[in-house]
Amino acid sequence: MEAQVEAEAAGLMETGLLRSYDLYKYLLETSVYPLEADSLKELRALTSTHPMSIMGTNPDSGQLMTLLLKLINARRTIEIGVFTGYSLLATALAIPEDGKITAIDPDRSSYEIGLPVIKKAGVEHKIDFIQSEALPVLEKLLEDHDNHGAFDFAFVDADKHNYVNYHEKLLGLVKPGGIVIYDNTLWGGTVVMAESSVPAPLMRFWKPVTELNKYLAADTRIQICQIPVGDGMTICRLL
Ligand SMILES: C[S@@+](CC[C@H](N)C(=O)[O-])C[C@H]1O[C@@H](n2cnc3c(N)ncnc32)[C@H](O)[C@@H]1O
Ligand SMILES: O=c1cc(-c2ccc(O)cc2)oc2c(O)c(O)ccc12
Repeated sequence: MEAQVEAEAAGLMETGLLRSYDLYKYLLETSVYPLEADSLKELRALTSTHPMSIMGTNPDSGQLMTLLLKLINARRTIEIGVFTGYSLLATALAIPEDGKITAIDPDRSSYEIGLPVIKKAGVEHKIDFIQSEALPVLEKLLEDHDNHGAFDFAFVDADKHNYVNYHEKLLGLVKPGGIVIYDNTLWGGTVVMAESSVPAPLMRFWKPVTELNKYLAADTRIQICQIPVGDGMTICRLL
């Protein structure tokens, strides 16, 4: 029974949030895979055998990130939650040669799986990987006044119970007009479920995600749009 619940939960996370898997497949095959950089395809293939491959950013989410990064001409960015580096590589490919990403994750071993692909793509020089929990790094960055409003973009895809804490720090680091994206804000579709119906494997972040959604919607310092791409992404534009 437990295995069945886990399989259902995995299903919720894997098929995207569209009406059918065929529709998601159509979207990927028509508009995403044909345009995805070879290095991103390679990194996705490399990650697919990882026991936690489900954590990797979906290619459609990566494509949206690329579009937004290009739209705002992002140069300095923050990435919280690197894993094997799909969203990191998508960001590195989208920003200019002299752009810089501060990428934070306590797990360096997963980053090292993707690193050869990042090096081969010729974008490693844009990445400052910091092996750490994100909160102390953000606090340290804020101690230097030069970092206030110095970043154009941030992507948050890590421990969901800290998203509100990250939000408060990122509001000091990202400039007005800059963008912060929170991933997994629909958390496998469970945000509409009663607590008692949430599959056990998704229970861990159900409360923090539903609370984050209310927090962001009530925050007058940002303009938001929550979209059903990937596992749900909330795009925040700083006012
Ligand atoms: C969903 S994965 C990130 C996926 C990644 N964005 C990608 O495109 O593949 C979540 C990552 O958050 C990291 N993480 C967990 N707690 C963290 C924390 N306190 N600060 C920063 N990263 C954290 C995990 O080690 C894991 O690599
Ligand atoms: O299944 C997961 C798990 C996570 C996760 C677990 C523990 C952490 O400290 C951070 C993240 O994140 C996920 C994720 O971002 C995703 O898109 C799908 C699945 C999972």
